Amino acid sequence: MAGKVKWVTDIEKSVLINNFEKREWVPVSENEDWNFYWMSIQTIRTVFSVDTGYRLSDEQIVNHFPNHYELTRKDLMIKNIKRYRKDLEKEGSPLAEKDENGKYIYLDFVPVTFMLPSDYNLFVEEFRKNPSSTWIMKPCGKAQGKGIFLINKLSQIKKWSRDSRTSTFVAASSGKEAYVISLYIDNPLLIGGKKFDLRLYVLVTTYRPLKCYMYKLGFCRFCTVKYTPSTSELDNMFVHLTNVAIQKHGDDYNHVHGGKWTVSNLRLYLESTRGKEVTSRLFDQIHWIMVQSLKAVAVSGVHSKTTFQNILTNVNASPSLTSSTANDRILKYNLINDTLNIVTPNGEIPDCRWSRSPPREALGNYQVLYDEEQAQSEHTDLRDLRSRSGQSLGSKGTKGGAGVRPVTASWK
Ligand SMILES: Nc1ncnc2c1ncn2[C@@H]1O[C@H](COP(=O)(O)OP(=O)(O)OP(=O)(O)O)[C@@H](O)[C@H]1O
Repeated sequence: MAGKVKWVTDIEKSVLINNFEKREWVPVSENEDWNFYWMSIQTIRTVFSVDTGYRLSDEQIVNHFPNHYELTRKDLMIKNIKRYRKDLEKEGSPLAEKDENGKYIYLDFVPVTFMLPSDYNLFVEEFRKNPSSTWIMKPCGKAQGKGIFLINKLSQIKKWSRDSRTSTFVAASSGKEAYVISLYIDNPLLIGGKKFDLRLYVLVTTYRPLKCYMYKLGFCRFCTVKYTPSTSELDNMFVHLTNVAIQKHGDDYNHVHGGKWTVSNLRLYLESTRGKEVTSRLFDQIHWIMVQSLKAVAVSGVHSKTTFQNILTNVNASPSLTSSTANDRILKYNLINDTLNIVTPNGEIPDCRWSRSPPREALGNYQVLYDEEQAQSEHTDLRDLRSRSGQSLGSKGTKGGAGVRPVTASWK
């Protein structure tokens, strides 16, 4: 197609701009005719608000699905996953099978969670069953560990009580004050005695049918202080929260490696300490959770032809494009490069009429994580995957990635 892509962004990050310039795309302002807009989640909210009613043309593409918050707002993600499980249960899907204790066998991948203040009484009921448990409170609309704290006594969250006038007032007058409270996972896998999480990038190009890609070069983010479940350290966020935004303020934060490990290093470490099979099964499980989380929101209308999105496991709509180390800069530059190669094949003006299935050699460091169309053409929908012995992305390459399947290996 003739003509160069006209781009605009409201995120002034060199990893983005260098990528646009390398393609010799033309910078324009948001009021001009544009083809590619890499926008912040605040902008997407404004641009696609009911009042603005903006509609993308066939030659325009943006980097978020308009309803991305269905997956990335903590309360909505929980609501969608709960609803998805109930729907599968009603359909009699084998995926919704439960064990003798009434726990989902394949879909039990989010810790017990309640919304506060709305579910306060339900939470209290659950808390009383096991009063020695620890819970984690997170503001629904925030990220980067902001506003998160741990509790182990009901008195610590009295103000979220449904009956408390203050809480009702606060929640009603400001949506920001709503929280989710989740059972705290107090026996995490530790490396060097420290807790870590995974930042994995997933690119979604369509929700219906679901087509998503997984970036091979994710990383682990480590805490700077050794883990202890001791209640005396409950307030020490350097022990409990793995977010770089938190850890970088710690005395022991290392500015050279930024407390990060590549996923391939993690894999090697786990293979040597726990064995190949269990490591493979762990990665299979991670991929399974990703696909299931996306399926859970695919029914909430997050689909649109001319958008794509990079998301993460835990789940975040706008993963930081700030580079905290030299390796970070390279990773993020390549991530954007590979993303653009998939969503704008050959660097050409997007045309939503083409089918977005780039050849394997154009995927760079991405691998197909799940391709619903392919799975359907092979007569394997998600319900059948349980019994498939197909290749899993984690263990032996992609083979289309349609074979992501539930696994039940226990990790410990
Ligand atoms: N249920 C849990 N049990 C144990 N640790 C948890 C739990 N939930 C969250 N954490 C810890 O808290 C950190 C922050 O949680 P979460 O990622 O949900 O919040 P966030 O503020 O949205 O962070 P981000 O912006 O990185 O997505 C996690 O990286 C993890 O280390």
